[in-house]
Amino acid sequence: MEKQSRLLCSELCVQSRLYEVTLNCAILAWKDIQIAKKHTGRAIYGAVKAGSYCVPVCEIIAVQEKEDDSPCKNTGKWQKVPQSPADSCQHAFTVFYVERTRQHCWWCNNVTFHCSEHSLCLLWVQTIREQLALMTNRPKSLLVYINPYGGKQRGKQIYDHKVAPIFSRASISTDVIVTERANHARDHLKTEADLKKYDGVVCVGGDGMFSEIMHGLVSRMQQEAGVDENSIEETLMPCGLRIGIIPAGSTDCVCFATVGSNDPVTSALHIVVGDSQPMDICSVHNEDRFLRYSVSLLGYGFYGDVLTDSERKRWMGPARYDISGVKTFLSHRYYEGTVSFLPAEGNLGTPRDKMQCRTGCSVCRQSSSDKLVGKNEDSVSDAECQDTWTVIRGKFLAINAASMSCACPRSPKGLSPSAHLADGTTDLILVRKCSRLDFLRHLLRHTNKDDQFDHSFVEVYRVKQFRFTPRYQECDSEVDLRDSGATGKRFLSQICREHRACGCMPSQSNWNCDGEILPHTAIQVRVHCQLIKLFARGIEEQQVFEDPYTHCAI
Ligand SMILES: CCCCCCCCCCCCC/C=C/[C@@H](O)[C@H](COP(=O)(O)O)NC(=O)CCCCC
Ligand SMILES: Nc1ncnc2c1ncn2[C@@H]1O[C@H](COP(=O)(O)OP(=O)(O)O)[C@@H](O)[C@H]1O
Ligand SMILES: [Ca+2]
Repeated sequence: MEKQSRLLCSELCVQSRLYEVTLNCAILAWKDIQIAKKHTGRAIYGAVKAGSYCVPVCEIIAVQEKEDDSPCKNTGKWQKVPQSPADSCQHAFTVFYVERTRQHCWWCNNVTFHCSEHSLCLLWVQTIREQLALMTNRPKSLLVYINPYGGKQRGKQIYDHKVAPIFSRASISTDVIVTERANHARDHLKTEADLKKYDGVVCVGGDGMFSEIMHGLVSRMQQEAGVDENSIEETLMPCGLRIGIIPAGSTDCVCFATVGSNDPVTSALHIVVGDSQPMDICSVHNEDRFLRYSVSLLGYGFYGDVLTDSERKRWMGPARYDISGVKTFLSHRYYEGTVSFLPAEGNLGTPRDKMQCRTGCSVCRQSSSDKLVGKNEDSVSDAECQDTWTVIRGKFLAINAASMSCACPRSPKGLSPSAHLADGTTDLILVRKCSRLDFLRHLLRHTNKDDQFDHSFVEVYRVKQFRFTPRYQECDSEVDLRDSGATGKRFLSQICREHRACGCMPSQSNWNCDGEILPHTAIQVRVHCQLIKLFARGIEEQQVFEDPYTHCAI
């Protein structure tokens, strides 16, 4: 690795000890001069040498000149005679920077450097600010939407106390809108907001609120580009503005799966440093009508029923999902229908390959370059011509499409632990009818390290498009076919006749689309690769890499 050339190097004081402080365009480092002398020639193991500290410049939040409060400040009162270099440092500046704590959480730490000369202090502040100004990926102006009713109804408090001070420290200007009704944010983004004024949109709320914002932005983009959202064959226009998520909802799976934690401070810091994480979006259609977009879970059967039941218990807050989860599990309903899908091809891995999507994921990077050369854009009609659709008919307890892992505190590895954020595919999980005990075993594996797909009644496929038709609608279409004289589907006619005889209606679930209930059960779904970007970087590997020159984590 080539050594970066130094921009500044000075002897400055930190808490009355003298440090050699250096700045290059990548790293700010400070090492205790006395400790360094003591350890000369001795190898020290560990990520950081004793008495040596460093921060990558890209993780500096801000630098501020500080009113000096060192023991030697000229107060006009009696002062001791300077004994050490530290005693004569009368000017100071503070650097605020990202520090990693437990479980992918970040917080904003700071260090104050004292200098003897005011001009030196100004030089440091100015030089660090110049380096920060070079980071053009950092947002300067944000549009913030707060859902005051999401989760435990603490969205506004969380924003005011934990997030706004960080944005203000980083000199980010904000326009804040506290929503007054459901779909307020979506409609504002779609029709009114002057998006040219902003470098990003921030969502304070849960997955439902994120979904509103994503719909507002994606639909606005398609309107402006003249793209017809109703047509599943259309190539959608990607969104330029990034979305930041401050978790303040009930599940917050989009935040958890893209950052690794549901901590508002961590999310705010990812926004400040200007992270960028592309993400796939599924468009969900019924016949020739666009219904919704989905980024995380599209679930029929178990997750649809949990959501439907939980909506009546919204007053309980996040606990509604636990109560409805148990109730739905006990009801043990299964649903019949046909799932057809177009399997993903190429080097996209499989849902069971244990290749988890992490910061800088190679699978997602490959999809990004394929997208650039138009390689991964299968149109619906092409696929149909090639006749590559797989068709599965059956009785299912759950049909889930996970476009990302869907990791969340309830399930830290998620519904599909190896699903990728930005590979242009979704993992289709079919849980066939089985005993209650087997289904419980399967569900419990979402909460531990065991493989939830390792059951005879579970199948999982990585797909680019899929369709679902519930059985009762197959009957309907069969009735139509028979009326018009078509033949050849005796089996379905048989089922319809049976139902006419017993008078029962085959049961029907709802689709849970990122926490919203869909109005239709027969759906067609297509994944659009990397349609939006978040202020995130994916989940970081726990391992810390060390810069050989500065011993900094890089
Ligand atoms: C008997 C033991 C059961 C353990 C099952 C644990 C499995 C949990 C997997 C959760 C996947 C969640 C996927 C995300 C869904 C969210 O979009 C949605 C809405 O979130 P929000 O807007 O923040 O409220 N949440 C849900 O549908 C809740 C599913 C809970 C299922 C128990
Ligand atoms: N001011 C508001 N009043 C009522 N509902 C709202 C408001 N703002 C947003 N919503 C809706 O609240 C729903 C849940 O929001 P969300 O923030 O995801 O919380 P939770 O995670 O608890 O479900 C979303 O569907 C969103 O459209
Ligand atoms: Ca995906």
